[in-house]
Amino acid sequence: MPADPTPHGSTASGAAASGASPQGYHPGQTGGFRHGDTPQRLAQIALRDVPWEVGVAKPDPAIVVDDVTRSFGGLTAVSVDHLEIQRGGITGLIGPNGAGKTTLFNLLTGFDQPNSGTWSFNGRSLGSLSPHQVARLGVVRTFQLTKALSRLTVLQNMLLGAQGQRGESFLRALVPGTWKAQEKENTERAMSLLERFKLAPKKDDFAGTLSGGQRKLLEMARALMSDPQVVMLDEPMAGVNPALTQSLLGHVKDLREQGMTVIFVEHDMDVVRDISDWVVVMAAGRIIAEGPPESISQNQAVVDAYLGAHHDAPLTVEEEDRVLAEAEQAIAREEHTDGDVLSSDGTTQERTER
Ligand SMILES: Nc1ncnc2c1ncn2[C@@H]1O[C@H](COP(=O)(O)OP(=O)(O)OP(=O)(O)O)[C@@H](O)[C@H]1O
Repeated sequence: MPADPTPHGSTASGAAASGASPQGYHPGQTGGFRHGDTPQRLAQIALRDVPWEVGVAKPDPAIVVDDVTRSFGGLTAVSVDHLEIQRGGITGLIGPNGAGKTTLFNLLTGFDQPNSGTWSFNGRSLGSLSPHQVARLGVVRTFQLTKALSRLTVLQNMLLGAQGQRGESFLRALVPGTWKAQEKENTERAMSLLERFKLAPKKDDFAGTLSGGQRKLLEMARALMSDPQVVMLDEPMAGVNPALTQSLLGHVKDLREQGMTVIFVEHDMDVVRDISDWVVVMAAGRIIAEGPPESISQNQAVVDAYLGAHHDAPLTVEEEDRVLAEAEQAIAREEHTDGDVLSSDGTTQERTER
């Protein structure tokens, strides 16, 4: 934890906390922001004076999690005591492999059910709801283009998104007749989103033929079909070439500018620093740190969690020196040994070393 948990010391966040409502922002209002009336970067201002503490209260939380646990056999994948996600902000969820990030996403969006705990959106409990019901309330997550979805066209994928996250088991929704009534409206919405994400020319291509970056764009566009208020993105930049990264980052920021609350899982810390208003760090199922991006890299618990989990983490200078010295000794020993083996007169290692 930082020495001064409220580094800016101003009263800026008090505007949100005390109910000041710039340009249509109404704390506590069900539904939160709507298109076009969101002041830019309001979430950053609102979060400015929030202490960098695990489980800290936010000025206007869209999502609140309490005592949620999920175990698989003897393994506790998620154990979150308290977490609040600020409305209208971009929250980055980071942590080493196996920390429980995806499991938490699955729980919050109804794709999995916990062993215990409660969680709510706009004060309404989401417990026991299906992904479809959660999506209808306004909380969606991206899910990857699986094999089955790869065999659908880009437009068909979008229309599936309109079904409210029913996923592959609802492929039958594509059977003519079942969604005909809404077909026109959905197709128009899909095409407008495809235009925005520059995928319109690909509408009739099989999704499986898209590049990694285009798939990510499609995943994001598909999630928006149900007009969500909270969008949860699972590694939105993974496998994306640098040329498309900026475009994807722009789209994520756009979601915030349109008033959505964004939670995303990401391993690339440059991306996390660039777009997050707030970062939540998980390790071994628990939340071990929270704060703005600049607070995270200095946090000892975070450093320990990453060093413990990533054996390929960069070495310190001392470690580098030690490894180098060991390597030099090993090379030297090998050279002497080679000399022994190659010597034709049966000289010993001892003699070679002299
Ligand atoms: N369906 C499951 N059955 C058994 N164990 C599971 C299941 N889902 C997740 N786990 C385990 O729960 C732990 C948390 O996994 P999870 O995928 O949520 O982590 P993560 O932080 O998303 O990791 P990564 O960054 O590698 O995706 C891991 O140890 C994982 O093996």
